Amino acid sequence: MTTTKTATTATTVLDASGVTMRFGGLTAVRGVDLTVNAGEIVGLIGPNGAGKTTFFNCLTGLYVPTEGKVSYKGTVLPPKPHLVTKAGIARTFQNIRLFANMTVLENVLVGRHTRTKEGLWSALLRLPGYTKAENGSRERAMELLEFIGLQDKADHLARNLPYGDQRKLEIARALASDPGLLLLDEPTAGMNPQETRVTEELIFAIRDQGIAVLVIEHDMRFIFNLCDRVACLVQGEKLVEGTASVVQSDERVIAAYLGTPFEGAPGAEEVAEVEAAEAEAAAAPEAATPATPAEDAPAATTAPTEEEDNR
Ligand SMILES: Nc1ncnc2c1ncn2[C@@H]1O[C@H](COP(=O)(O)OP(=O)(O)OP(=O)(O)O)[C@@H](O)[C@H]1O
Repeated sequence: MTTTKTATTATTVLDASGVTMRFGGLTAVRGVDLTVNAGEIVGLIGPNGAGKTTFFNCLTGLYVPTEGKVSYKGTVLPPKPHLVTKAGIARTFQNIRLFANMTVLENVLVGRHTRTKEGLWSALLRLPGYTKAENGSRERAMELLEFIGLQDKADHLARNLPYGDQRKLEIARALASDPGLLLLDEPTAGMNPQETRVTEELIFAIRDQGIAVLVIEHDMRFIFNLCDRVACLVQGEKLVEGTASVVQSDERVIAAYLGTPFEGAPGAEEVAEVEAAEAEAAAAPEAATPATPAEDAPAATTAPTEEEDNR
């Protein structure tokens, strides 16, 4: 596997513009624009609850965005997951979603159902038509297992695989739909450093096969090493986007991760209002009850200044 980064081209694979997703009164994603070009690995980072997975769900048709549009290779996507997969976008989920009692090979074959005439149920129930179609897909599935290094475990039940292999199998299943864009939601969650390194190599190899990648991850070392471009979401809004060095040195990104408010941060106005109200409430009883001066402190002779009042 090669780990060199290729130059990005101007061919846009994914174009999300003005994507907003509201759940009742909560705006989980607000006006997010993001593109992924052919040959690119793009990272999506942000603190917990920033809206990353919700944004992914808007891209893959699981959610219909309240506003905005999502195009793949110039065509607006229908908000239906199977049609999005058919169009060329595949994804993995934050939590492993394998068919535990099916074999490794069968799991990959299920991933090919959008590329065969037979449907998902036919694949899951192994109906005769699917078995026939399966013969054509088996070769491709074995190729994919070889690609991720699980060819020797093709007949193992998915549930018996070690954790790292289960994660790899999910990626192989996603690749089985022959995508042009792969979305990975926290692919290294729960992995040890060795497994994380293997996943990194695997993603580079996927990119080298001509598949663009958009990846959500909390492991910053992994993301900054892997990605050509990184976008940071904070409270549903895209705060900054750029190369790894631009994003990792951005003080607003650091502050967002540390939970430190900063000027112009999404939601900062609301936070400031709440803090001011809390300060006012805390100051009120003090104003009513005269403070007991420290024994050696001089008695207050002047009214508090405006500055002191505002503290
Ligand atoms: N189906 C839903 N209904 C209501 N609120 C939701 C729904 N899905 C997500 N949210 C809310 O939207 C916000 C963004 O959540 P989301 O899971 O997208 O964040 P995230 O950045 O992926 O977080 P994490 O890194 O913890 O996975 C959160 O406040 C979450 O509670």
